[in-house]
Amino acid sequence: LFINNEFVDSKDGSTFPTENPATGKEICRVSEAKAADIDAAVAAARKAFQPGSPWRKTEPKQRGILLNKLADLMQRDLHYLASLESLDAGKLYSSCYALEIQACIDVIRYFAGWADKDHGSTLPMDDGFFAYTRHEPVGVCGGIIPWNFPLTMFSWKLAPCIAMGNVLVMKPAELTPLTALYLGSLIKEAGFPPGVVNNPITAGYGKTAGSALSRHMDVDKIAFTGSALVGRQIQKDSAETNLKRVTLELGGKSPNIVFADANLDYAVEMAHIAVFSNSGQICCAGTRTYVQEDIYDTFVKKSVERAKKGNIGSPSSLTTEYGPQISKLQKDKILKYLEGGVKEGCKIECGGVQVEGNNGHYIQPTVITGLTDEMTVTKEEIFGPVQQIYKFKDVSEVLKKANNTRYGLAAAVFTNDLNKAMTISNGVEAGTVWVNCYYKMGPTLPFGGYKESGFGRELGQYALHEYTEVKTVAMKINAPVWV
Ligand SMILES: NC(=O)c1ccc[n+]([C@@H]2O[C@H](COP(=O)([O-])OP(=O)(O)OC[C@H]3O[C@@H](n4cnc5c(N)ncnc54)[C@H](O)[C@@H]3O)[C@@H](O)[C@H]2O)c1
Repeated sequence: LFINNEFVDSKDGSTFPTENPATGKEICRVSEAKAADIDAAVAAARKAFQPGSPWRKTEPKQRGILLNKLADLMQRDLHYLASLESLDAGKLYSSCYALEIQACIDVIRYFAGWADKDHGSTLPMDDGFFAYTRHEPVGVCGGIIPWNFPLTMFSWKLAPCIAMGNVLVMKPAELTPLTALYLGSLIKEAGFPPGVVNNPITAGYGKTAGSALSRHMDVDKIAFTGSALVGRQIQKDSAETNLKRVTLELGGKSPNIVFADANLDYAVEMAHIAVFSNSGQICCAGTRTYVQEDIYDTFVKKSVERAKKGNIGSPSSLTTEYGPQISKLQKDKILKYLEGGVKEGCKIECGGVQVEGNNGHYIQPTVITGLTDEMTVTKEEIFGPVQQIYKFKDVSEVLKKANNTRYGLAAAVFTNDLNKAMTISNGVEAGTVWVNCYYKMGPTLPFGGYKESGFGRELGQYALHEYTEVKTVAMKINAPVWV
């Protein structure tokens, strides 16, 4: 565990294994945080946040400098971080190196820039009065993150939290603790001194470490990314304890709408990327592909050809397109969804089975059709390499179908008709809409969900509000008490 800028064993000495999803073999054992360790981490963070502490007296500009130093170190160690992330999470090394970790660095630099630029404003008042707002840090923030984007989720939470002057206790997912712990050593090297900003990193299981954090009476806010099931529990934990602030980034079942006038080959390729990137383990994946009836048959045929063409293999190989699922449990869950889907009447066009002769958790890229809105596979997040293709007639029908979900994280539309693009973009109930593209994200673009995909926004200026309290001060000018 990384507490007070030092690596320490858990209090009762327990450890847990983390494995390589591509081989099913244990990489190493990691100290396991339980309630007593979370208490120690929160106490260290609280001490650092005390009024008058060095951290509270640190100039906003200096917070930005420290974050930029951390970004420099991540840039220096890009290859190592990408390798470790690939090993522990089964993610493609090529994508970690070229895209994801570079994007984490960009996010940290973006929020470093905000450190001294978000402060409050003066407000109009009656004559004889003066009023202003002050943006103050929330306090001790807890981060609880999933395994599909370990470093990305860490940096999305760390950067605005620290930029706004808070302290952070981070609990990475039990399946992927390694890059978070390595980041601890970079935080120390960057010069966040002990007791100035405690970045405790407390690997452990959700039901013990995660729950101890979300139920902690001395934690002021939880920023959670993960499943809707656990998100509900986090919200309940807050209500049952100290009503800590909560932001929830949860699951999705995002519609990707392709109109007949779109460039067909481009739309097929983008729809493929929208589902199969990261082995289908992306919260905002375009899992429900809606295709207009005129091009439906050709689109399905081309999508199946595309899914069969990709290279399945080791995440460290630069030619691999599809890596493993994160765990055996996750792989079995996906196969069970497919089995249930077939029983409900859908048709597997390709894939639908695990990759044989491999100890890793691999599934063949799968395309399914013959789906209805009522099927479990339409309603629930499969979180695997499964493209579901639906047929639609016109704008009003597809909009209704697209919104027929309890989720609302993202949506996409492919068309050359601006009218259709605008109608879908305005009408779809989702936090992000992509037009003629997919996964276009960046540090400046707020990201978050409608409906049961959660609330609150990460990234962009909106994320700052998640980590600040707004204090309003109204004062009487020339009051009798002034001397
Ligand atoms: N909206 C987003 O930005 C976003 C991004 C990535 C993943 N996700 C979602 O995350 C899910 C997959 O990730 P997962 O399987 O790791 O999710 P999960 O909800 O099982 O776990 C997420 C985190 O919560 C912890 N946790 C589990 N039980 C807990 C409890 N009772 N109290 C406190 N913490 C607890 C886990 O240890 C882990 O760190 C998918 O639903 C996916 O859509 C959402």
